[in-house]
Amino acid sequence: MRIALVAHDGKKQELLEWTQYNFPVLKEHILCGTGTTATLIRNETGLDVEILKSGPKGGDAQIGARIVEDRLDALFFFWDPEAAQPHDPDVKALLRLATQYNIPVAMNRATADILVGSPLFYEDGYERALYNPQMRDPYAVIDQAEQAVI
Ligand SMILES: O=C(CO)COP(=O)(O)O
Repeated sequence: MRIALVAHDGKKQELLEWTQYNFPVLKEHILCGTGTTATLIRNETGLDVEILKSGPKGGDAQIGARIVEDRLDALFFFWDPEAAQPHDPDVKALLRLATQYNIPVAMNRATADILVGSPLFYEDGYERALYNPQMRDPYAVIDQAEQAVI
């Protein structure tokens, strides 16, 4: 799976500890993350995490673009409900796109645990259906080429 790891400052330690605990699982996947989060996880765990821009500098937007381009399969985003973010519109946009494109999203540790505890997490063939009421089968799995002609 292609996975993005993101945490706001007040949640970075929690996400770091979660990645340390889940190192054996995560090392089997393709990882990226927003700048500060990805750097922290790389340095502290040794996981090969691609470092994107920092969140306030467009990192959330980069991850959103990966979702739209079908280049991401799961998002672990520990956002901080107790801290205002200068780039809140980007955060909202990322969460919106993740929902729109039916991306599994863990926004806290319990959800992250349940996500990696699911057998589906380890199935290469799992296909995310995109709900589209305009199609005869509204739950058909649509690939990028088909989406373009709708
Ligand atoms: O702000 C973020 C997500 O909205 C995270 O960005 P950093 O990982 O660069 O701190």
